Amino acid sequence: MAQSKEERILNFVLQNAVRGDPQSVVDTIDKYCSQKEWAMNVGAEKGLILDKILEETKPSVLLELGTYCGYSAVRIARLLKPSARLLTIEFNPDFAAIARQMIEFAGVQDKVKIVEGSSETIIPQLKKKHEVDTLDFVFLDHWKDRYLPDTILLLDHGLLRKGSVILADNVIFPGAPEFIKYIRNNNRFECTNYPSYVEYMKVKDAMEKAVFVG
Ligand SMILES: O=C(NCCCCc1cc2cnccc2s1)c1cc(-c2ccc(F)cc2)cc(O)c1O
Ligand SMILES: [Mg+2]
Repeated sequence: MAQSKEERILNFVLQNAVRGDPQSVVDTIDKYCSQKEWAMNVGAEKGLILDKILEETKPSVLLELGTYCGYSAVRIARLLKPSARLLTIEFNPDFAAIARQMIEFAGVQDKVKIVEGSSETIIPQLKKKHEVDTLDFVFLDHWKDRYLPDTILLLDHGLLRKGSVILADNVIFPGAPEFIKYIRNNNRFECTNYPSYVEYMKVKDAMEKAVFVG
């Protein structure tokens, strides 16, 4: 059976990165996706913005929507303190299988739990089924038209607390206009925009940080 792009990315990492070294996994994915095949990882430029916000926030309980090959899960986990935990939700079972192998190769499997399914289904289960109280950090990188409804789901299920940080990828391209309109006009969130570029491309993009003020 012909290999998928995601399988080719994983195999390139398995053959070229250093097992147990998350930075080498991140750099190797960026090398492959900038030189061989484009893929929708958050990438190195926006990744540095993500790194900086993580280092400022020092979160213990994190949620990522949109695992894909596990690039951002590895990137995030490499900066977390030993007791911190990242829950990452992926809709596509084939991508989830690739991400699981990527995360294990990087050696961050003790900090990362992949949950397969749709955010709409899983967010309401986080407290009871995944032992979450509230979230310190949420990375939105899934269907762009789900950023707003899922933010509202997080609020409705009491998953945000004063100071919870939501960081959204792609608010320029592909774009999340309804989310941006809502979050910037909601006085319960303090928003900051971080201009950047679409991963591996010279197309403008941005990330948006929204801090819940409670
Ligand atoms: O679509 C993007 N990401 C979403 C994949 C959604 C799958 C999931 C749905 C779902 C539902 N529930 C739970 C988990 C999940 S995962 C995406 C696309 C581009 C892009 C595309 C074309 C282009 F020319 C330039 C950039 C760049 C990006 O950085 C992206 O993130
Ligand atoms: Mg993205």
